[in-house]
Amino acid sequence: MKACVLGAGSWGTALANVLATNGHDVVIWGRDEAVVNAINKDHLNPRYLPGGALSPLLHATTDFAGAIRDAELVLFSVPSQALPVLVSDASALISQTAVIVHAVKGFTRPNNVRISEHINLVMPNVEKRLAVLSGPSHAEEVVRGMPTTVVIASASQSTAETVQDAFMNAQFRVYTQADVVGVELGGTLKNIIALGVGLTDGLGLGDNTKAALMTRGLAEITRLGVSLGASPLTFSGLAGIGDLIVTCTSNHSRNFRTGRLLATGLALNEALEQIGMAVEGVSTTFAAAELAQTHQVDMPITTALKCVLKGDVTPGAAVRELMQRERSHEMEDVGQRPLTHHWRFS
Ligand SMILES: NC(=O)C1=CN([C@@H]2O[C@H](COP(=O)(O)OP(=O)(O)OC[C@H]3O[C@@H](n4cnc5c(N)ncnc54)[C@H](O)[C@@H]3O)[C@@H](O)[C@H]2O)C=CC1
Ligand SMILES: O=C(CO)COP(=O)(O)O
Repeated sequence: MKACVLGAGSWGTALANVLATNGHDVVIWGRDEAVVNAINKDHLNPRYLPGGALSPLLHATTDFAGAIRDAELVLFSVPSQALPVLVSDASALISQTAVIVHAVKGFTRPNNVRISEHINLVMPNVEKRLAVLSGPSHAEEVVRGMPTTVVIASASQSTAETVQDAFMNAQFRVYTQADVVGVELGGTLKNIIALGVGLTDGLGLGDNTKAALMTRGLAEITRLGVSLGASPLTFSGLAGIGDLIVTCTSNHSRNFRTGRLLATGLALNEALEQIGMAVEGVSTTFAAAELAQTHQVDMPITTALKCVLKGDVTPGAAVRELMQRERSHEMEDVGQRPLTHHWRFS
């Protein structure tokens, strides 16, 4: 298969490398000539994936149109803020029969639209050729061939299976799913919680606090997801709890590390500069807080984090406030499903 990967950062490079390892004819497009040259000459991407050896078959270019021409599979893998311009520029160049995949974990701003929703708006009639790739997968481990599982969601089973076949190998196991909304939102919203867990870690709070944030975080991102049309079950899968675990517990996570830096007293812009890569959780926190307000969904952790990111409250004060909220029943509102008699107090 002739494949084109748009975005030569950590995730684009790792995914392009999976495709090249599987024997596909892959070109990765990047805007940075130094990165492109390093991939072609040294089979490395030291700026984004230091030490990760790449397939010598992986070819990189700065020629945007040339990369997309004749590609049977086009993968978007840039930060969400960069996505809209890229989709507009690529839309007229992508073949009418190409499968389109995106691996972006964020919303477009300021309108808070899911990425596949945005692609469908710009490129009408692509829904059946469009798939989302998500799941617990740090690029640093994928490029080293560490066993990893991801999920591909599409409105079309045949598209999902085509993408599954393209990426699947002995180290990279790919599941299919039909819940595009849930898979997209699971991967996007977990970044909020990872920022929060990083903050509490940086404050020196313990494992109990982490578990509390992850569990109650999952409850509130499920609530928002369900209100936006996702299946609650998806949040128990790879794109939900799976990605939440890997992002909240790993030093690879840029979101987790940003939270930790904020806890040391660094300003947000200083923390982001130090990370030097995509930290989607920041804009996602603001997007989710706005969506929660529009859809009347209770998201206390997201709201607290938004206040911390704006500098309105300290991380310590936010934790204290969360702990002293009005008492509630644990299961009352998970996924907005009515409680059955088994779960209700009699
Ligand atoms: N790194 C990872 O392990 C994973 C990342 N993701 C998601 O993948 C998406 C991309 O993130 P990463 O590759 O990790 O980010 P990154 O920070 O490692 O790389 C970003 C890449 O996008 C390029 N870029 C930025 N702005 C651009 C623009 N305006 N036009 C063209 N190119 C531009 C940069 O030059 C760089 O090549 C994000 O939504 C992230 O959440 C998803 C799963 C795993
Ligand atoms: O989504 C990821 C892992 O699945 C990567 O998370 P970070 O963007 O926080 O590094």
